[in-house]
Amino acid sequence: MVLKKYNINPDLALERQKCTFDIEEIINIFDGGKEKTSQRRKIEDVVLKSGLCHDDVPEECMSLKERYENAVRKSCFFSKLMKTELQEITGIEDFETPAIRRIADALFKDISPFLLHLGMFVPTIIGQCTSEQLMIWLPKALDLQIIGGYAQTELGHGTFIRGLETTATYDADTEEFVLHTPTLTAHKWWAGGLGKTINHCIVVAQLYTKGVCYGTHLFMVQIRDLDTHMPLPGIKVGEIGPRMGFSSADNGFLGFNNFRIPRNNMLMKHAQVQKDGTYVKPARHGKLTYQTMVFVRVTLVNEAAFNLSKAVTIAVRYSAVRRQSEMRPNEPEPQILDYPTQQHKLFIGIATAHAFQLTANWLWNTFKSVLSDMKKGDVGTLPELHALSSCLKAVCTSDAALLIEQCRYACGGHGYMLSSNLPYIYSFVAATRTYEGDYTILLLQTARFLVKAWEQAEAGKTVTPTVSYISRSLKGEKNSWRSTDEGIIKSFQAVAAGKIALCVKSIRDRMKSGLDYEDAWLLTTVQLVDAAEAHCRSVILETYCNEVRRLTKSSSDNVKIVMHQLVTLYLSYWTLQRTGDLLRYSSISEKDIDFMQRQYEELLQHIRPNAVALVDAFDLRDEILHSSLGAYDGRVYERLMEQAENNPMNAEPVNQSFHKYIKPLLQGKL
Ligand SMILES: CC/C=C\C/C=C\C/C=C\C/C=C\C/C=C\CCCC(=O)SCCNC(=O)CCNC(=O)[C@H](O)C(C)(C)COP(=O)(O)OP(=O)(O)OC[C@H]1O[C@@H](n2cnc3c(N)ncnc32)[C@H](O)[C@@H]1OP(=O)(O)O
Ligand SMILES: Cc1cc2nc3c(=O)[nH]c(=O)nc-3n(C[C@H](O)[C@H](O)[C@H](O)COP(=O)(O)OP(=O)(O)OC[C@H]3O[C@@H](n4cnc5c(N)ncnc54)[C@H](O)[C@@H]3O)c2cc1C
Repeated sequence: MVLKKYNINPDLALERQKCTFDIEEIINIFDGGKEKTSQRRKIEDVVLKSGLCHDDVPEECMSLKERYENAVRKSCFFSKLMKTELQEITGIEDFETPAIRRIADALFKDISPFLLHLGMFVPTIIGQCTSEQLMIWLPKALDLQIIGGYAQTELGHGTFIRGLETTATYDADTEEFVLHTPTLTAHKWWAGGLGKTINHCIVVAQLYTKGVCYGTHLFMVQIRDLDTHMPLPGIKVGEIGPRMGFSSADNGFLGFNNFRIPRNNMLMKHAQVQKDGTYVKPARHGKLTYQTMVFVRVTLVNEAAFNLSKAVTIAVRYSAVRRQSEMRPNEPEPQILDYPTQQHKLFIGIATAHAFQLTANWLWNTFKSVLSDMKKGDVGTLPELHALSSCLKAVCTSDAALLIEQCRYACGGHGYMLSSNLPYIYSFVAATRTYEGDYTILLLQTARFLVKAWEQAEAGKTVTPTVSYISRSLKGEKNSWRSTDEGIIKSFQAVAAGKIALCVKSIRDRMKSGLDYEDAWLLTTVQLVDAAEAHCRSVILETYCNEVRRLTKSSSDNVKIVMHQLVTLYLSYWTLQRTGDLLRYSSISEKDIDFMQRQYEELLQHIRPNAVALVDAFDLRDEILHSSLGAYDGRVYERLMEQAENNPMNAEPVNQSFHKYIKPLLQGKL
């Protein structure tokens, strides 16, 4: 759609005059410096000027088939643009560039069918191939001579990877693997792009050689002819059907009938099968084939932050424009943003987007540092990364989904319109809570790490920094509540330590009563999930505070003030959400809670004048927001009417169904 130009809505113009800080300063902080902001804007200019974002009819008014075809068209031209002009600007060839990720949303209101190519296929090649394999597949994948996906999940199993049924049996005579789908439930299911788009695929299958099963391994499989795009003989492939979102991403199913691939198509960086069928197990760590999942979990924290920033931008701008009800008799209707309950719904969204973005950046740096350790042969930091990326992926995607839905509630009936974009943003983020490891499953992985850390600390061993609070707790350090940043973080750590201690105790008590470890663990899993969530909260709170302090060191006083107001709001909000836990595990008193409640309500008032400026500081162009409610000019009603008028349903004054059904019904002739 071409966005019509309107003058700024007067309410929104007034809001912007109230701003107390330099918006550009905050934009630069989140981009990583002035230069990066300027580079991002250049990239956005090129993509927006390319005309690629244009749709003849709104995406939501297209059929599923049309949406898919439109998304493929855009993906192809966008890929070409990335290889030409965008590469010149960025000087980078990669898929990591946050600016590319952001502007991709200007093209796809839903998502690109190529997402998994960049999001998982290329990263798996980079992380799992030998250098010889890398030289064969990486240039082709980066150049889009081959397009790929990641097929792990099956109809019968997603979470439990060890339970996957697809087999890859080595045939030493021909030096090939035979891929086979032995049952209905063994069919690959869900892989993005698999339904219609891709011609190659990373397949996760149980490896058999010399009659022994060595567990799941990764294989590069060509599934379609490069010229005709027909499925190769022995391959059954198709689209799984309509779903809540991801409508343009052609999630697919895949079955193999004794399909043969060369030995070299097993990704052999970590484990190998030699020509004679001898299996060589990974030298350093048994779970290195799970590395792409760790990578995506890390990027999903960024997705949570980015999508929440979009939703809250839409809802705050709308709330500044929307007037409803009256605060006092005969007074003009106020902007709904003036209601403290509305501020309560929205300002936590702004603070959370900051918290998650800074946590995502920190996690990304941690990921890079662990990768560099691993390149030197040291896998010692991997368990902590796995524990961190698991809980942060779980909690950030889950919180973001809840807050995005809250943004929709904050926009009343108009938020329910697809043209608000809130339903799309929600359905995308809701899926992130499930895929790449369901919420509960990932928190249980973190819980394993926490229980182990507890046992190590008990044995007097040093534990990693993110769990050093466990050692303090075991030394008997009592928590004394202080309502400062550090004080609150320490109390949240005391909550996490208290919950981990209770889990350890429950497991031990259950074992004393005769249960084996597995049953004792199973019966404690409700508490274990809770403990892992509490640990994750303390990590987010600490990272957010530390990062704001570090990044605003040389900022103007006004930026420091407003960024810190949001930190305090976040800390107060979570304190009030978790009073039960804090009363149990810290020395917080009722008086302290009253103080925190008052502080929270005062902060809403302090932040109110800067609310619109704070969402402007996410610097999200209208073309990325795709929202009738959230455009920079605030012309909500004009856009809603424009969209209604453009609705294909209104192209004819009388729909044919009137003549076919309604009229005969009215006339008693049906
Ligand atoms: C145009 C666009 C521009 C740019 C795009 C760029 C980015 C895009 C942004 C978006 C993201 C991209 C794509 C998104 C779209 C869709 C993606 C969806 C893809 C998928 O969903 S793929 C399928 C994912 N599936 C899962 O995640 C399954 C979850 N299950 C598991 O991970 C495992 O089964 C398990 C961990 C639950 C259990 O595994 P297990 O049984 O093998 O292991 P154990 O529980 O017995 O544990 C043993 C031991 O191993 C440790 N462990 C487990 N996992 C790991 C790991 N990953 N790393 C390190 N260690 C691990 C575990 O802790 C145990 O250790 P211990 O010491 O013995 O306790
Ligand atoms: C939009 C979308 C895109 C996807 N894209 C891909 C893709 O490209 N490639 C791919 O391979 N996969 C993909 N998936 C699949 C995805 O990774 C899985 O759906 C996900 O990992 C969850 O697994 P599951 O469906 O088996 O859920 P299940 O494991 O069946 O979960 C169902 C419920 O059971 C609970 N549960 C399961 N096991 C346990 C346990 N041990 N303890 C306690 N509770 C348990 C879970 O918490 C959950 O509440 C995609 C999924 C979606 C929704």
